[in-house]
Amino acid sequence: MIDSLAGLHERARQRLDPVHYDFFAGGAGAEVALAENERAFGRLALRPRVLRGNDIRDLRTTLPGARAAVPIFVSPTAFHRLAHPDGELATARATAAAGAVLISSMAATVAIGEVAAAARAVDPAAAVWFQLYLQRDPAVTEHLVRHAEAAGCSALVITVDSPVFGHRERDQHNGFHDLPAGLTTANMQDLPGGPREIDMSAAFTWAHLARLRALTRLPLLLKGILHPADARLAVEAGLDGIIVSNHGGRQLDAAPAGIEALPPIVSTVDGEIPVLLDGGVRRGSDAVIALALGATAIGLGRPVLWGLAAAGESGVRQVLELIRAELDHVLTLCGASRPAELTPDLVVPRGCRC
Ligand SMILES: Cc1cc2nc3c(=O)[nH]c(=O)nc-3n(C[C@H](O)[C@H](O)[C@H](O)COP(=O)(O)O)c2cc1C
Ligand SMILES: CC(C)CC(=O)C(=O)O
Repeated sequence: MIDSLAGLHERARQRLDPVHYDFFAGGAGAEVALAENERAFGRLALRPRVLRGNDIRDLRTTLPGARAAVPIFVSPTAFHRLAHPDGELATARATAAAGAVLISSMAATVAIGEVAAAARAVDPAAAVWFQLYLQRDPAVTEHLVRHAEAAGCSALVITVDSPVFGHRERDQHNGFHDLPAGLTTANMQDLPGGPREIDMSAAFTWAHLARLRALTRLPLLLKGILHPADARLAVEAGLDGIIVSNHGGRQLDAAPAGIEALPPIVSTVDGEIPVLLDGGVRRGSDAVIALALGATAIGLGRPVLWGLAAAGESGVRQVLELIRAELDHVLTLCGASRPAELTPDLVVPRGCRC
């Protein structure tokens, strides 16, 4: 029996320590950006086409370093062992089984080598990407890159929306600063000079990214792009993709919803590199709206954490299957047989005369 996403979320809320629930659920400041990610989808409608002969459908999607069965990726989120003892291993197995792309966070509680091996044990072709924040000490950044390469990751995702950490008022109120005893940020343990803290910095520029580009042959994607001018700079810097995201409303609370930022970015990038999107995707219709507005794939952050906390690997499988099945259903209702057939004319503002 597959639960609804709302059912899994409720079960997760009941199972989690309330402080940890708040860490997963919360956003920055007044949580406007967090709420807007979901609300913005509600302001859009799908205007379907009919009689398109789309009884056979194909959701396969090509991404940098990945041939995915579905246009879905698991967004990088920290600390999966706070949600379930199997942590990132469960997430990796479920994501590989779904044929989706896993972006494993540098703030994972299982090291990237073990995460990637767990995914490959389910499907030898499973795509695992490694997410990192550039570290002030370039030796640490380089080590993280080498660990990801050695693990067999097929792309790197550099998160660029966090020159400083967002103000998470729930965490401040709850006094949540550190992982409980027994859990570590596993990728940060085996580093030059010993274990390190994740170190965010506002000092980075496009020049640092060029240095990273020279350091590895892996495809590089930037995560946390909201301005079309930055999307253009990413294309010019030779990036292999961008992820439009406001970090699930956890960084700049005044940021637009990802789905609102997407159209001008898609038009600036003009098909030169894939544009991915995350933030507030909770239903197949949200995914179809994003794909129609030009996203190549959509990411799920909290829904995966709710599945994991509710029922471990099986819960994550349920979340990914729910979204896949709904995506296929809505695609059919819109008259499309492939994500690439979804076009922007299918999306209209709610309340308009269309
Ligand atoms: C608990 C939590 C931890 C996160 N950790 C990271 C992280 O380590 N790196 C990162 O780039 N983004 C991180 N994010 C942001 C997600 O990758 C993603 O952008 C966001 O969750 C998408 O929105 P959604 O939760 O509405 O699906 C985190 C989000 C949450 C909720
Ligand atoms: C603990 C952080 C590195 C991850 C996080 O909470 C975030 O990026 O939102």
